[in-house]
Formats: sequence, structure tokens, C-alpha cells
Amino acid sequence: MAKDEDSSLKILNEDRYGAGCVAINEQAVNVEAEELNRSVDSLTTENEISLLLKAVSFLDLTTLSSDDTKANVTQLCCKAVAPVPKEIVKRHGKNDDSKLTTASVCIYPNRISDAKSALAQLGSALPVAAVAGGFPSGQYPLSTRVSEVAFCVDEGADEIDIVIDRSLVLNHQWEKLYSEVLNMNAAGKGRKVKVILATGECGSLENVFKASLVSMHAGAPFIKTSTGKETVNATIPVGIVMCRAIKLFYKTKGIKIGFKPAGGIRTYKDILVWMLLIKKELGDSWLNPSLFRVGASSVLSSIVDRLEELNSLIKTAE
Ligand SMILES: O=C[C@H](O)COP(=O)(O)O
Repeated sequence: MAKDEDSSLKILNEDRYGAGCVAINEQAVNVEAEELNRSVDSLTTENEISLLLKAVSFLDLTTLSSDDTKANVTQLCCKAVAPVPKEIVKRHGKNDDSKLTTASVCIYPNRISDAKSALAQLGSALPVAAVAGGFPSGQYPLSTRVSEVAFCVDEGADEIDIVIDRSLVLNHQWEKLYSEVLNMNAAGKGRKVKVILATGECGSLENVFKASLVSMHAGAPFIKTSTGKETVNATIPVGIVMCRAIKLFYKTKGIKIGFKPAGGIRTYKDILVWMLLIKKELGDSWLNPSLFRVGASSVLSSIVDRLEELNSLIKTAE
């Protein structure tokens, strides 16, 4: 988004990261969020089924509980490789849906080897994503956060979701944030690093916009809303603002950065709204697991229940 292009978000005075002073019209952002919420209700049954099957392929199926064990991580992996009943995929899926899986499994660093061995036993090459960088608070020395990222690489993680230190955002220490993200990203040695802003703790939409830009300039290939542990997690207004930052970065740098809303996404409707938001703000090319993920621990059952409901509606009508 360029200067003055959009009334909901204006870059007033660009600096090194393109966001020296940002004004966000919160009311306009909230109106857009409400419109997106409403637009889900006008989907046709066929459209909804096709979007829900696609939604599954965007999921970073997550367990991040302090009592996680090999057993429940193995269960998670089994769900991730066969997330939707075969009958539904066969009936409504496209050819490329025949091997429908989630995008990844997302777990704590100590569970990486459990996930890798469960997936190997299932004959699946599904990526394993681990959280790191002092997840969820980021309140640890940079050296320990960086070595946590390195540990995930050594354990074989394919993707690493790192948190930022929110105090840097709240105190507007953008150079320090840039340098910390740069360091943690470098420790990821080319793995897909998703930078979690924990937007519910960033203080304002302006801060979210700036933290997004700083993270992208520091090399983050993906930015993510939340850990799932904040009081306020992924919200649509925050998603709009982060997508605007991604759009601006693409326009100025020509690089497509991925986006991952996560935390509190529980129902099939929630995920549909997120997909419509991506389509509207970033376009169809972003509706691809290489550029869009949804982090969720419990939305899959709601998606499957809804697919079953729509499937039986269609059967009854035939
Ligand atoms: O990164 C993923 C989140 O931790 C999942 O949050 P959730 O348990 O609210 O779905």
C-alpha cells in the first residue's frame, strides 16, 4: 500500500523501514472486519466445502501444552496426515486434494524428535514446526533465545516460530527489534522462520504495523499474529493491518512474505473469515500454504463437523 492510497492506513513519514510515522484509521479497519465477518454467510454450499478443504491445507496443527508427551504428539501427527474423512475428500475434493494433509504440525522444541519419528512411521514428509525464542513471552536473554532456535535446527525442525520481545515494541526500540529478529532468523539457517508479534501485547495497531515491517526488513519470511497464550490473540483488525504491511513490503521490495494468524481460531467460520481476508487484502496468490498458514489447536474438529453437515445436506437434496 502506497502513501495516501487507502483511507484506513497512511504512511506519513517514511524512515529506514518505511514506517516512521503511521496513522491507522481504526474505525475504517473495524468496518472492514465486520464486512468480512458478514461475507462468510453468503457463501454457497459448494464454495464453502471447497474453501473448507483448502483451509485444512493451511493448518499448522498445533499442540503447545505443558503436559504434551510422545503419545499426544503422535496422535496429532496421525490427525495431520489424514485430517478429513476419505469419503468427503473423494466426493468433494479436486485431484490435488487426494492426499489432503495439514500444512505442518506445530509443537514445542522438546517434542520435535517425537513428531519426526511419528511422521516417519506414518510414511509422511509433513513439515515439523517448533516454537522457539523464549516462547511464549520472549523474556529471556537473546543468547538463550538464539540457542533455542539452533537447538530446533539440530533436532530437525523444518519451520521455527519465534516470538519477539514485546518490550522492544512498546518502547519503540525498532533497531534492537530488527537486530534480534535478524539474529534469531540467522540461527534458523534457512528454515522457514515465522516471527510471532504477539499483537495482543503490542499496545496499538500502529505498533503492530511497524513491528511487522521491521520483522520483514530483518529477513522474516513469515509474520504471525499470536502465540495462543496472550489474553487477546488473532483478531481480524490486526490481520488487516499486518496484511497491509505485507502488501507495502511487497510493493517496495518485490518480496512476498507469508502470514499466519494463530491463537483463538476455533470455528470453521473463523477460518473462513481469515481466508476471505487474505483473498481481499493480498489476493489469490497468497492463498497457498507457502504464504498462508493458520495456527490452531482445536479448529480441525469444527471444520470436519461442518464438512460432514454440508455433505449430508447435499446427499439429502439428491
Ligand atoms: O500457534 C498456534 C497457537 O498456539 C494455537 O493457539 P490455540 O490453541 O488458541 O488454537
